[in-house]
Amino acid sequence: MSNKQKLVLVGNGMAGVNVIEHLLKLAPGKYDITIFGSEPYPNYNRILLSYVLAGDSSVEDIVIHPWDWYKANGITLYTGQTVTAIDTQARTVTSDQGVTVTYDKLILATGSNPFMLPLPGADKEGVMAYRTIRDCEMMIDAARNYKKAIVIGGGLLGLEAARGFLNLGMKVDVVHLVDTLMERQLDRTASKLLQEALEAQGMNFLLEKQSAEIVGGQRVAGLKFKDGNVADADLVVMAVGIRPNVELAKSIGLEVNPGIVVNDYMQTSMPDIYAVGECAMHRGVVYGLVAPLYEQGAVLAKHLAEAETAPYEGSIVYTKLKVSGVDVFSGGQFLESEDCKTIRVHDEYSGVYKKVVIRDNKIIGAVLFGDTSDGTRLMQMIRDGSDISGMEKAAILRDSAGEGGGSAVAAMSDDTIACGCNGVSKGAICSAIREQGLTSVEEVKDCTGASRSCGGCKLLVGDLLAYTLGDSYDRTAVKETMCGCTEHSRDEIVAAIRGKGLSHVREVMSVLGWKTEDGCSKCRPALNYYLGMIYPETYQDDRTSRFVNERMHANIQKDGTYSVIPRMYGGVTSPAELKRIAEVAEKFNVPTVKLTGGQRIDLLGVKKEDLTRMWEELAMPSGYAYGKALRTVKTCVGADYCRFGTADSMGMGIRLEKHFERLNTPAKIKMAVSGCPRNCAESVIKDLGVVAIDGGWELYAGGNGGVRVRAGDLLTTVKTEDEVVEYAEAYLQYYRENADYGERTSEWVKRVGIESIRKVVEQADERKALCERMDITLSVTKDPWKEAIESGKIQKDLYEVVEL
Ligand SMILES: Cc1cc2nc3c(=O)[nH]c(=O)nc-3n(C[C@H](O)[C@H](O)[C@H](O)COP(=O)(O)OP(=O)(O)OC[C@H]3O[C@@H](n4cnc5c(N)ncnc54)[C@H](O)[C@@H]3O)c2cc1C
Ligand SMILES: NC(=O)c1ccc[n+]([C@@H]2O[C@H](COP(=O)([O-])OP(=O)(O)OC[C@H]3O[C@@H](n4cnc5c(N)ncnc54)[C@H](O)[C@@H]3O)[C@@H](O)[C@H]2O)c1
Ligand code: SF4
Ligand code: FES
Repeated sequence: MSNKQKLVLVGNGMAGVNVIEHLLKLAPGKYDITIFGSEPYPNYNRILLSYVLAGDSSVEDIVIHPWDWYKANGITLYTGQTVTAIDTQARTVTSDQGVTVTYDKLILATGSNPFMLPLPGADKEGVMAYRTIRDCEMMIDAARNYKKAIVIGGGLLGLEAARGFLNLGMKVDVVHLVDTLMERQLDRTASKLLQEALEAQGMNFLLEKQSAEIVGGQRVAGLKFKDGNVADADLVVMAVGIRPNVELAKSIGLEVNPGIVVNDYMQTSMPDIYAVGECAMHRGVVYGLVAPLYEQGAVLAKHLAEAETAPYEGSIVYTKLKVSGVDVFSGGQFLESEDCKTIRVHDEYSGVYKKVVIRDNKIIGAVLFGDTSDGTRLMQMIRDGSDISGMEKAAILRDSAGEGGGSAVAAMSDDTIACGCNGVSKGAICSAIREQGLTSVEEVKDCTGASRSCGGCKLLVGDLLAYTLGDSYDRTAVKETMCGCTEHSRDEIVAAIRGKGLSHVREVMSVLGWKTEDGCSKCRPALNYYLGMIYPETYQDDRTSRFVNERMHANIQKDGTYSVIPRMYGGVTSPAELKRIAEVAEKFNVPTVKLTGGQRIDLLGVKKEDLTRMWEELAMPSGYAYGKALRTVKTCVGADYCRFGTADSMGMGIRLEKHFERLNTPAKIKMAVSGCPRNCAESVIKDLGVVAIDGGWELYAGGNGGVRVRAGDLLTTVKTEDEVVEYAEAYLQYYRENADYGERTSEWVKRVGIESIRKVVEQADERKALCERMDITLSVTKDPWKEAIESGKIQKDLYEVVEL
């Protein structure tokens, strides 16, 4: 007979089996291990159910430990068996199928039960929770026969379920109690941005709705609300939170409140009985995410192995929503209170919102929307309690348009946690890559566990591979798709549009087998741009695929009003124009008139219904201050007035702005022209900067003056003003044809290298061909303000206020 101690684990889920995995490494052979699991599967990754539902993974793909793993490690496994009794005197557990096993140590890892609203009719067919493989399979099955689902609960789980239903071709309403989604993770601004992005993907939200009754016959037919309205549904999924599964613990008198109360070593109120995972309550907190559960597991495994261990002292958690095309991050204490300060950045053009909450010079929480690349670093700062006094705002929140992954990972300290779910640090990943000769994300996952759970850190692991291996890492081996709606990369899509002659957004989606019916906020605007770029003369712009500012041709402001910036070529105006602007500002009670950094006049606080009349009275063209297009050409006074000027910078700037106005580009374009190398117009931090030198002009490409400053690279030197226009055309057209939608020139030039761009634009034939294509594009542009003034339909559809 074996003299090993007997360890019994109740619950074959993520937290419990993680303890066993650690234990097998720390003290192989110390215990005879028996595991009971109610579900009829080996240990699987519950997190990835969202990807199974969305059609991105199969059930086989999400198994963490297959059947052979138990066998190979001498573990006795009882699946499909629920432990229903524990005899603490005899030290035995007994399952619902009559299997009794003795234990020396017992771990309860029974997880949670989904909370089911006790509504009349909740027992009807088609009303369910979303927690297990079985639930997931039932949902996939239902989608084959039914068309309309309702998800109750606009939290993480509900939104991931709703995304899954859209992928399965169902219509979906998300019913939510309050008026902001994910209110436990997001502030109001982020929540509203999320709602907008998900609506663009096709989700319908019924907010501030209290469910009252499930209606129908044997099967659900709809959901009735307390206000009396009914929404139709063939399927209702409740995703309104979870409750620790503590029935078994209660039955033996363990302290429960509401989870099984544990100390810093996961010991319960009874000797030799431990609890870990979602069923446990530590220092008053019950966690519902894997990262803290794994931290608990690591401590418990060491304790059981009798290895030295620090106590588990609680976790600071963060979450990411796993819905493709929407990047959302929330960590720590994300809501501000009176004793806190906040830094906020809200770039409406690129749909990026970032907020950092600070108390006593320490970051205590963050919310990121649209660009979550700062998440890992901010979480580390929260965990470390880093003192940020004296730090520039730009060093705390980095610009998404700034340096790519390389420098960001270089700046991370070795102990920064790169994979939050599995607690794997940058240092551990880099050492494993070097020491074990790892060359792919998959190998890093197998060796270190990083990226094994939610997969949110895969890109970062890729960056760490590139950083450690340098040029020998083949990033292209991992194909980057345009977004989760498609298997195809940007280049494949553009090639297919050209090759197959696809001519509108829906056709691209249908021919290329889009996974979603309506696409998402990432792919729709991108497809609209690519189609317009490829077929400038024939493509009908799909207004619905544009972001709100571009649809409205004005910038929407924080308070829902708009800002109006008329074009002022080269930043040059006249007394008559100034008078007209002043009169219009007075007439429409414009509360704020402001000079912009691009040498323009901004009329702020304009009401939607006044926009078209204001444009008409201004009688100036749209300044495109809202679009992915040429914004401004800034100029210095130049040779006409300046003692140092060697060329007519104002004239050159006006000519460039008139030439390229209304040009659609992958991202906004700013230009500047300086009359001598003193560079008063700040030309080198523009997308295209022109600087007069003795006998000619220098052209700089890829500059950026945003949060992450980048000096442009010298593209070429030319002699005449005509050549400036010619080279600018070639460079911009090459950028239009080759950059990803949304990619600023600063990122693109850095990615492809100035030499490769220079090689193309300096080659006469190529330059000529690019200029010809650019000229065709420029010949068909229209002023959107003028169009709106002349079209009653546009005015009615876009600018009329409908009284409800
Ligand atoms: C769809 C979905 C997506 C998620 N996405 C994320 C995410 O992106 N990031 C994240 O951090 N977290 C996510 N979570 C939460 C995460 O999956 C859980 O926090 C984690 O699985 C909890 O692990 P656990 O072991 O405590 O519980 P579980 O994984 O639920 O395991 C408990 C197991 O014990 C079994 N059991 C219970 N009682 C008994 C008994 N008496 N006898 C035998 N067996 C029993 C249960 O059947 C279950 O299999 C997600 C959850 C879901 C449902
Ligand atoms: N990406 C992720 O990290 C991820 C994904 C899925 C699930 N999870 C985890 O799984 C668990 C379950 O997720 P969840 O979203 O169900 O829990 P949750 O508690 O985070 O969210 C439930 C949501 O339902 C809403 N709600 C409550 N009662 C309602 C009602 N009567 N009508 C409408 N709305 C109602 C709440 O306002 C809340 O926003 C959580 O622990 C969650 O963290 C995490
Ligand atoms: S850049 Fe040269 S020309 Fe232009 S204002 Fe400055 S000093 Fe004068
Ligand atoms: S952060 Fe979730 S797997 Fe790495």
